[in-house]
Amino acid sequence: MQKTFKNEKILFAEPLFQCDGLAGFTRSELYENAIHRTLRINQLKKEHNWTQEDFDIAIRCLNYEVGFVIHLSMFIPAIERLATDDQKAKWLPLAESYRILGTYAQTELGHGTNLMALETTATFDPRTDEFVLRTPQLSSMKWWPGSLGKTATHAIVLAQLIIGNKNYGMNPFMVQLRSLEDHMPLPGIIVGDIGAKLGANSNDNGFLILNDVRIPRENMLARNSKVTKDGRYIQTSTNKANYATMVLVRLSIIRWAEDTIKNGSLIAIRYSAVRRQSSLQAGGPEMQVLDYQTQQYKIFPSLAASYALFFTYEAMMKEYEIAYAQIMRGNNQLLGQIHGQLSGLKAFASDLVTYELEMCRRSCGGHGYLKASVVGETLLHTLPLVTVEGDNTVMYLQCARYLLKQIAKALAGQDVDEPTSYLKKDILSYTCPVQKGEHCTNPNYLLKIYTQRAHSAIASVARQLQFDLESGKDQSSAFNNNLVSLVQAAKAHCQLCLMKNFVESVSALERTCSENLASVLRQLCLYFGLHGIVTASGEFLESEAIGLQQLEWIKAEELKSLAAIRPNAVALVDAFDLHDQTVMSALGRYDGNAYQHLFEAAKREPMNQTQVPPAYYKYLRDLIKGQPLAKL
Ligand SMILES: CCCCCCCCCCCCCCCCC/C=C/C(=O)SCCNC(=O)CCNC(=O)[C@H](O)C(C)(C)COP(=O)(O)OP(=O)(O)OC[C@H]1O[C@@H](n2cnc3c(N)ncnc32)[C@H](O)[C@@H]1OP(=O)(O)O
Ligand SMILES: Cc1cc2nc3c(=O)[nH]c(=O)nc-3n(C[C@H](O)[C@H](O)[C@H](O)COP(=O)(O)OP(=O)(O)OC[C@H]3O[C@@H](n4cnc5c(N)ncnc54)[C@H](O)[C@@H]3O)c2cc1C
Repeated sequence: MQKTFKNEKILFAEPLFQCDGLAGFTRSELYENAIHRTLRINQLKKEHNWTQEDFDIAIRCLNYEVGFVIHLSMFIPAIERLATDDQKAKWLPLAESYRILGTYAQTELGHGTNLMALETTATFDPRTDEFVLRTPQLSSMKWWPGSLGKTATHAIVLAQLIIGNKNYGMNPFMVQLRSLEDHMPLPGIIVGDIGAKLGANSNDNGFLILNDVRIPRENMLARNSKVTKDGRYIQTSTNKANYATMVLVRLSIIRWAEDTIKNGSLIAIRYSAVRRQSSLQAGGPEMQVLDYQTQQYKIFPSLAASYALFFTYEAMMKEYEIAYAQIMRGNNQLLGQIHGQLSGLKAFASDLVTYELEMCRRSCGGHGYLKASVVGETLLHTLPLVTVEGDNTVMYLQCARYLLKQIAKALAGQDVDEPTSYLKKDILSYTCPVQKGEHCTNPNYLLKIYTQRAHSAIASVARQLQFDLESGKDQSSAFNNNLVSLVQAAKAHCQLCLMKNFVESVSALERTCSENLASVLRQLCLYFGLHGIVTASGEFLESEAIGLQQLEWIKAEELKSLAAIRPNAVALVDAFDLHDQTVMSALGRYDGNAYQHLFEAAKREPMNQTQVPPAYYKYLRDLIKGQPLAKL
């Protein structure tokens, strides 16, 4: 799955990267440890001539529990995408050498989704050839940007550009926040950490108030638009190009989701293989809980999702690279496609893994509630993915907006983008491919069912919107009247994308891998397809892609698939080739000694470092001895 990290031994030989000790760290300790880790990985990269990919894999091996994530994943990419060549020449070397530490400051206390309503302003002052940056009111302050709280010396601030009395919309500005001498905030800058979060507490997400902070005109990142000395606004590319960084991070989030669900399914399956509990025959030996059909039903979806997301990330990375290369040459033709695809898939991937991670956690029984199992921690660390880089509902709606445009083109006989080419088909020409039970064992037949369901969902909401408009509703009321169906259509398209990538990737692999491996992957792909239909059976029935007879066959085949996957389940998670230090879980160690590792973790619990707790002397002793308690 993930390229085996040939430098794993080097990385995990150092205590700094051994994860057992993180439990019990304070926020400040987590924060410092994360910074220390990234800088040490940088040193290892130099010492061992690692590539940038090695550096990236090292961070993934540590489950992104490192510092400077926004600096690396947003600040630097934003300079690469939004700055002119001269600005890149100035800022990139400083950022890449950590001489400046950056954040991407877009979200405000009052607005995160609605970028048009961001309140931070950058007003051009022609007298001094500067921009004056201001967060005019409480709700305007930047709120959430990673590393902003205590680390960033610079921020790419997204602000409304004001020239004279005209607003030219959101534009990016490089703003120095802190002195490079003593790290103190510069005049006009009020900055700090927004406080503890449910997870990811090594990250200092921060707030930023800008009180008439002046920056030179050349600090506006001007690849897509600029302001001349005499105050003229010149747009050299679509404003949407200023959104490019978010598109890249949405792609990275699909991989983040893949990484976390691999961890979760590995822990749940390895633990379920060693956990014996109850028996089916009275007096018989206790069973591996992995042999219970219900346990398989709970955790095999996360196994299938791990592979589905791996194949989808690989496919989308190729799609993104083609689009990005064109966009950087000034050709925005694929911008709408890549935005629509990645908005929807980021939402679908993060929704899928947060749901399946909780199922993995529940499948571990009581021990799933221990931090030492790590599944719960992984879930807490993954939860933000349904919000960051665009709240999932909003992202689905962006995807749906793209799909509506595509189906309108299809119905007008115009060309459509490759990912929506199925919309060119006549919706009435579909015939159910599953005419007998065995057809349900063919992923290609299932793919046709997914295609019809997605096409039907998109066509149905497009018709309903048209009907609402023709019956006199205005555009926004018609839209708001159909938001749920629009989200449903986007999800149907995304689930089709995952299934299509899975089927196509397995058929490509079949040409080169052993038949044994091919049959295991085919089985998993089939299961992924069957399970997806069963869990959304209402929508598939509604689309008439299947009837009740087909659903009955599919449900039966899904349960058969569980038994077929069982013999290979442990091997399929071992194939992730994840180091114990990456998985970190006492329940998911390669050696299977879950109870021993749980007990070792308990012994490391700080409370166990003394036999008698301090509370004994304060409260318990007198209580136990029947002494009257002093006034508390
Ligand atoms: C190599 C070394 C690396 C080292 C490893 C480092 C660590 C490992 C990597 C980890 C990777 C993951 C990191 C994750 C960290 C995340 C931290 C969080 C960051 C953030 O959250 S940043 C802030 C994110 N905020 C948002 O996403 C805001 C969401 N809102 C919007 O995007 C917009 O408001 C909107 C899309 C909802 C609405 O846009 P708008 O107001 O403009 O109105 P429209 O809907 O009408 O859109 C107008 C047209 O613009 C197009 N559009 C919109 N967005 C985009 C886009 N992003 N790209 C392209 N085009 C876009 C619409 O389609 C419309 O076009 P049309 O043609 O007019 O239809
Ligand atoms: C851990 C973390 C790290 C972050 N890091 C950064 C960062 O580095 N830089 C940065 O700039 N930001 C960052 N953010 C902020 C993040 O980008 C925003 O939280 C996100 O874009 C969602 O916006 P919001 O918080 O305003 O939610 P809102 O948009 O207020 O969402 C609230 C509810 O309203 C709904 N809603 C909103 N608009 C619509 C609509 N048009 N149609 C239907 N429903 C709607 C949403 O679906 C949601 O249910 C971070 C957030 C988190 C949690």
